[in-house]
Amino acid sequence: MVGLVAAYTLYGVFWRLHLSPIAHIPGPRLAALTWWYEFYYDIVLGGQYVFKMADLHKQYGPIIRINPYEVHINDPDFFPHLYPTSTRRRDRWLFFTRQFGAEGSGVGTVDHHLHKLRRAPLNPFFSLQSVRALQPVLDERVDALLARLRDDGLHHRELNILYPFSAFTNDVINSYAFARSDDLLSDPTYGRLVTDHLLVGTHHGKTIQHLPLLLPLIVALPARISSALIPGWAGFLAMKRTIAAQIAAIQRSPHDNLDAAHPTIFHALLGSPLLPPEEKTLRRLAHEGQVLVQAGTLTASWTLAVATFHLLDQPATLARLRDELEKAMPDPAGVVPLAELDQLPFLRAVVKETLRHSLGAAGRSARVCPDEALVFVEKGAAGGRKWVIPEGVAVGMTGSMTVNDPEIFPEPERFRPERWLEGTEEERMALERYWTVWGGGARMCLGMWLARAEVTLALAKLWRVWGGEERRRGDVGRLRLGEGVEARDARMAADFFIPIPWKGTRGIRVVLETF
Ligand code: HEM
Repeated sequence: MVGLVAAYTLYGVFWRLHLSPIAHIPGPRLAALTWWYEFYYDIVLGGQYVFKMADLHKQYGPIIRINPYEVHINDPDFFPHLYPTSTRRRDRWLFFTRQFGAEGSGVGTVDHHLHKLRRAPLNPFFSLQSVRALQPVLDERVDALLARLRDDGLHHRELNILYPFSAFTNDVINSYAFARSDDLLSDPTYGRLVTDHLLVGTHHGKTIQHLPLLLPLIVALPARISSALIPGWAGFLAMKRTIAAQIAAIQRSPHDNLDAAHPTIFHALLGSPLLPPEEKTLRRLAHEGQVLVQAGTLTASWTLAVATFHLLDQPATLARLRDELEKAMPDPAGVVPLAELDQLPFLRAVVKETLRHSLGAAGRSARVCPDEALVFVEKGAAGGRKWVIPEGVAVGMTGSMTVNDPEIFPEPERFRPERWLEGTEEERMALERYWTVWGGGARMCLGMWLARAEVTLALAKLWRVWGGEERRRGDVGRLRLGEGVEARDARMAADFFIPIPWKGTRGIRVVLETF
């Protein structure tokens, strides 16, 4: 028996190092041999493999093998080949999707065709046109946010600004998905626990990814025990239950008699002729709901917090933005259509530069091409070396590496919205092409237009009436960074699917002072 196990193990070692279809791809032998290499960086050190991979690329070149079964490419020009906009088949990889613990959701779906089926009825809700039509809902929530900030400013309160922004984005996505929200903007803590519970969920993603038996085990335990074992788990479970209950309530309501000011996602999914009955089960839709709430809350709020940091840290940049807003919004209380705000050059540049810094997904996103081999041609001194990646192999790229590439974005660590306005038209278009923060192809961010609208509208309305160091006529108050807040509080230091700042951070704290 022992002999058999030893022989099997030896064969496994030999297979991974010499017979595997990606045995020819460079990289550390240990990573090719065992999952524990990645496990060490991502689980033991906490979301650090993405940084280690950047180092490995410096050592081994633009194509590397990062674990026994996966290849990673760091060449921005390969992006459209891996994530084509055409109908070419690209599956996700089970190892990647496991982290969501939501295999019924679009993002958790491996198969290309099933994903297409699941995403099709969602697409119309997130188109540019639909999002612009949603402006009254967004305007109402931004106004509620500003009213709350004004109240808090009366007491010169210091706030971790992520929470007010998360309350805003959570209210919006809930209202869009379920035609109701918890009105976190009215909660004294801005629904702090809701954001914290969502963060707990994403922090467990990597562990679930590496230890797939863990999640079913935890779910099988009585909630009392699992909640005692895992900090924050009780809240995360409660959030999942609430989402499922909301969908169940919609299931019970007649689809043709909606008492909603705008059509909602789950009413439409349940009524969709595109989806067969097995796609409308409560379990599947609850997974979709969980992902929408998580993605819809934590991403855009982090982006808004990062923008706040940089604008307060760079008064000249803030002044230039406020000059533009003052002209475009002569009446601060008036409604300016999103289509107009989107055309303001400096505001656009601030939004793009912020997203380049804030990102939405921190790590790699693998694709499997089951019916075609990928060919990657290496540039540079080695000149034209061709690498063939056989069909069925997982291959990933990482958006954060592209938007931090100094050849494309010089001094990438600097917050410089001006970079989006400089140079020739061709150079500006190149920057756009490499602005890979939304992913690409059929799995590109579903919420891109919603997130852009939320960020654009909130920044415009906030900075039209709140100042930093400089006070203008009509300002309602001033913001300043809290004691000790520094650049690393607004910078990704770990990949837990979403970017997470350094461990010791106390958040992007801001002191509000209402006049
Ligand atoms: C700052 C804002 C955001 C950024 C930068 C961002 C970024 C991304 C990226 C890079 C992906 C692709 C991941 C991959 O290829 O594996 C993605 C997927 C996704 N995002 Fe976003 N996101 C943002 C906001 C939102 C919002 C507000 C929603 C709300 C609905 C959302 C919903 C989704 C969904 C559902 C997917 C999965 C799409 C699919 O697989 O079909 N995102 N996002």
